[in-house]
Amino acid sequence: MNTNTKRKPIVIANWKLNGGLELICTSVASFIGKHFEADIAICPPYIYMRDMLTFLQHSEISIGSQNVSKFKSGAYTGETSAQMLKEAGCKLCLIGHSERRSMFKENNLSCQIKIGNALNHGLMPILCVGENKEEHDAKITKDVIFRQVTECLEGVELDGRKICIAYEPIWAIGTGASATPEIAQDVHSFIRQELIKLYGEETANSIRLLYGGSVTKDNAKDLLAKEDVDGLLVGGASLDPGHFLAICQHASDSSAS
Ligand SMILES: O=C[C@H](O)COP(=O)(O)O
Repeated sequence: MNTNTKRKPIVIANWKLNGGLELICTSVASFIGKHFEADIAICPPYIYMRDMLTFLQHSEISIGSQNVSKFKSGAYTGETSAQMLKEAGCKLCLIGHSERRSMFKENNLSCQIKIGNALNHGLMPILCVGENKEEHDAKITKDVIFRQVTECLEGVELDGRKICIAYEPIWAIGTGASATPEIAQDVHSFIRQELIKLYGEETANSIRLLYGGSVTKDNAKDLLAKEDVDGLLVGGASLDPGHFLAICQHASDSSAS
């Protein structure tokens, strides 16, 4: 149970390069008319955003993007800017997901620029951090997280604007081997302490920390019960609307309890 502050739980679905009209229809049908004591967002592929925004306009579900350009405008083929996402109706954007870091050469500096772009256009950045299996086994998780958090946030002024950080151990993504709630809490608590150094207690305590990596309806409740686990970033399990709905319900219940 999250007892220390009034951080509202947040659950974000990251569809990655998955989905289609059938998933859109079943997801929309599952969520229309539902109320949660938690913020819920879906990050579909760009091509589906507008349709989903239209279908979900009378729901409580927000739409987010899986990425945002570090460029503002110009000759950057294939890019989508923060301003465009905002104009389209997006509320938030994932930044620095490990798949983008490993496959698309993103780094802490590009994340830092993207965070600035997102904040300046009224999008809530969800900064993703996490160590790989070798780093986990070598027990240097906190060194890795420290570097990612401090470099990505260097010079980033929040000025009351919202940001979230998602801890996603790479070894837990898509493997079925979720971090234990204890591991998640330990890393989240470390991130919180670093945020206190960067932004002071009041701001740091208002920043929501999400866990991601093989989240399911069966482990969501125990993860959310930890003090510094304020939300979940869900990949595979979000592709089953009934399953994702159950995870959202756990988050809602964790707020009420
Ligand atoms: O963004 C989501 C994460 O990569 C987690 O994916 P997963 O739930 O399939 O492990």
